[in-house]
Amino acid sequence: MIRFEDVCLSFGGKTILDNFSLEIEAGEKILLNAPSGRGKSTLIKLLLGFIRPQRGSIYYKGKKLTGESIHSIRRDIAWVNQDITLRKLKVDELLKEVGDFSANRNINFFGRLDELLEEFALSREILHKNIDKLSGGERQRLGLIIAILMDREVLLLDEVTSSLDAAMKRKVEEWIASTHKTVILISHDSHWNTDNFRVVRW
Ligand SMILES: Nc1ncnc2c1ncn2[C@@H]1O[C@H](COP(=O)(O)OP(=O)(O)OP(=O)(O)O)[C@@H](O)[C@H]1O
Repeated sequence: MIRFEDVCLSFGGKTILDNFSLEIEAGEKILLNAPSGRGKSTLIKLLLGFIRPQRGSIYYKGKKLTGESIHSIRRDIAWVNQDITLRKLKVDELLKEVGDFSANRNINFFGRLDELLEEFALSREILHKNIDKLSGGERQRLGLIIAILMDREVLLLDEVTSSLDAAMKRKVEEWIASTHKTVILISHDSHWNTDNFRVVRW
């Protein structure tokens, strides 16, 4: 479904990815495991087309990622990164904004909101809070909930559990293990049960 083929990338003369290849099947759960600075987040940005490889190619469902194809590819992907927006919006305003994206208008974006708030132990009161007033763990859970509501085929989760307690980390892992979606996870947490993931190291 996703294929990195001999990808080379360097920043300012420093090689970050050197002939990096990886093939990911639909529905796979991938845990990217490399020391800090090795290019894990960069890999995700390449897949989203935010940066381009100097050499090599990236394919999504057999289609080469180009300036033209990237827009349709992005519509299949939900991305949760380390710094979910710090804009001074209330949570319900943010949800409305995301629900209004054209790519989200044909799904019942709010249909599962209550169920997911309950599953990830957030009270409905959070909807009236400003995003910048949320705790780190609340923000991570909110980011994950938004990604789930978007109902895309691929989830890119970059450090979404670092501020969560052990029970909630398990809950997130259970959700990932049970979904049919393709998930690429970056995490420095050590709690992951590697039976649930294909660990990619470099
Ligand atoms: N746009 C950029 N311009 C220059 N250097 C960059 C750019 N993006 C990333 N880098 C550098 O590339 C390297 C890889 O960064 P990246 O964020 O992908 O690492 P990572 O493996 O995700 O690290 P961490 O685990 O610490 O989050 C780092 O040295 C970073 O400073």
